[in-house]
Amino acid sequence: MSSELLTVAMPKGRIFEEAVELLREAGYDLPPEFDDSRKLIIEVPQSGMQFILAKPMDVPTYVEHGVADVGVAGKDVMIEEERDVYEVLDLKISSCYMAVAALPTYSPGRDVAPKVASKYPKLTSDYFREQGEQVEIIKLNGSIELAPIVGLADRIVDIVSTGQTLRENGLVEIETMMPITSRFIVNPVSYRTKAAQIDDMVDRLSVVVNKENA
Ligand SMILES: Nc1ncnc2c1ncn2[C@@H]1O[C@H](COP(=O)(O)OP(=O)(O)OP(=O)(O)O)[C@@H](O)[C@H]1O
Ligand SMILES: O=P(O)(O)OC[C@H]1O[C@H](OP(=O)(O)OP(=O)(O)O)[C@H](O)[C@@H]1O
Repeated sequence: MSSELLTVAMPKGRIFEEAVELLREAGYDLPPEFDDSRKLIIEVPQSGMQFILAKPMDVPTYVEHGVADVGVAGKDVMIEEERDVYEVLDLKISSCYMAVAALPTYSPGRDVAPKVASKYPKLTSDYFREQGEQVEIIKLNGSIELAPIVGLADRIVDIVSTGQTLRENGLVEIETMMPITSRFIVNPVSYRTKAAQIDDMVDRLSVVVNKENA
């Protein structure tokens, strides 16, 4: 990666569009490739930046290793990945929450070794340890709501936004765990070596975030 350009790791998928909109509102002139392209690296030399487009769960890894100076990652990913990066700003986009859900017939304490399915094994394990409950965690990579229906697990830990996925699959939320939004994250070394560029970016994004959430 070129060291003169500020490298920004962006999550592909549902956060991407909102993050691009936020950056444009903050005055970054992002080219049309951001709207319709399969490119994984997009340079924006007039802003002194280049963007790398990664899987959402991988963004903190790129930033921790310094191949990206800054990035955008969901709080869910930050908790799960526990990477050595600074979380400097809540961008307040892609808002959702983490919850425990189950079939309406679920009753607590029925099972000696209750199974919980999730895409977030660490977050799930920490949560149940704090609750003093021993559970077996079954790691899945998606379609988590399927697990209780087919009998793979009694409960799930997953993201809820509109609640449509739970509703349409006949599940009910049994505990709300934590709110989730996307965060602006920074590599600790880059924060020193590219302080001016990063501070400027944080300031510009803060103005937009504060205006939109006033
Ligand atoms: N239903 C939702 N509403 C709002 N934000 C969400 C929702 N689901 C996930 N998110 C946020 O978006 C991020 C994940 O985005 P996305 O669903 O596009 O990717 P993914 O499921 O991790 O990747 P993939 O589906 O390609 O494996 C999460 O880290 C979370 O912060
Ligand atoms: O409350 P809702 O608005 O229905 O959103 C919640 C759903 O969105 C996410 O799934 P995603 O679409 O990312 O699918 P996946 O879990 O299979 O990756 C999440 O894992 C839930 O399943």
